[in-house]
Amino acid sequence: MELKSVDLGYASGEPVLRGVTVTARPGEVLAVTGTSGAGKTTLLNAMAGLLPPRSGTVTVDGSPLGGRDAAVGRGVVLIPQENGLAAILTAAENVSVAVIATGGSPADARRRTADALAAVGLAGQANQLIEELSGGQQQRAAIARGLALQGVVVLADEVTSELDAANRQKVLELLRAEADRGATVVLATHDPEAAASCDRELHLADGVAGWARP
Ligand SMILES: Nc1ncnc2c1ncn2[C@@H]1O[C@H](COP(=O)(O)OP(=O)(O)OP(=O)(O)O)[C@@H](O)[C@H]1O
Repeated sequence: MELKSVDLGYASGEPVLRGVTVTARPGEVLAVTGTSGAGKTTLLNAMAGLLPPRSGTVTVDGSPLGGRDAAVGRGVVLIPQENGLAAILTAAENVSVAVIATGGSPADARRRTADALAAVGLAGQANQLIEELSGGQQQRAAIARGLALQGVVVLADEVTSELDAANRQKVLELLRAEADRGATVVLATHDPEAAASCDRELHLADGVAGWARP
C-alpha cells in the first residue's frame, strides 16, 4: 500500500495530516505512532478507504484503493479502535458473520472462527454475548474477527490498549504471524513497547509524518 503526498482532514476543517508519503510492504509490520489526536486513526481510516484524501493518492498494488467497499473487496481489513462489534451477538457470531460477508462458506466461517478465537485465547467465550465480555475480551474478539478475514492488508488501530502484558504480547505475535504469511500489517499505537516490536515506525506530529525508525 502506497500513500503519495496525501492530505487528510474532515469536512472543511484544518488538515489533520499534510503531505504523507509512505509505503507499507507485504511481510512487514509498520507502526504508526504519535500522541493522542496526532492523526493515527485518521491515517488508518484513509488506508482503509473510509476517508478519501483531499489530495494525493492511496494505491494498493499500483491501482487506486477506492472507497471502503472496494477496499474490503481487495482484502483491506480494519480492526477499529472502538472494536465495531455487535453487542447482542456472540463472539463467534461476530467473527462468522464477517467471514461470510466477505465470501467465506459457512464451513469455512466455522473453522476460521474457531481458529481465530482460540488464537486470542477466547475459545471458552465463543458463545458469550459481546456485551457480557470484559473490555479486554471484547478487544480480543475484534482482533479475532480481523485475523479470521485473512486480509491482504491488516490495519490494527490501538488493538492492545486494553490488554494485560501477556495478552498484548500474544496479539503482537499474532500480528507478526500475519506479516509472516505475507500480509501488509499496520499497527497504530501509542505504546512504545508495541512500536518497538514493529519493523519500522512512522511518527505523526504537528500534522506531518516522519520516520522514527525507517
Ligand atoms: N470525524 C471527525 N470529524 C472531525 N474531526 C475529527 C474526526 N475524527 C478525528 N478528528 C480530529 O482529527 C484529529 C486526529 O484524530 P485521530 O483520531 O486521527 O487521532 P489519534 O492519533 O488516532 O488519537 P488517539 O490516540 O486519541 O486515538 C483530532 O484533532 C481529532 O479531533
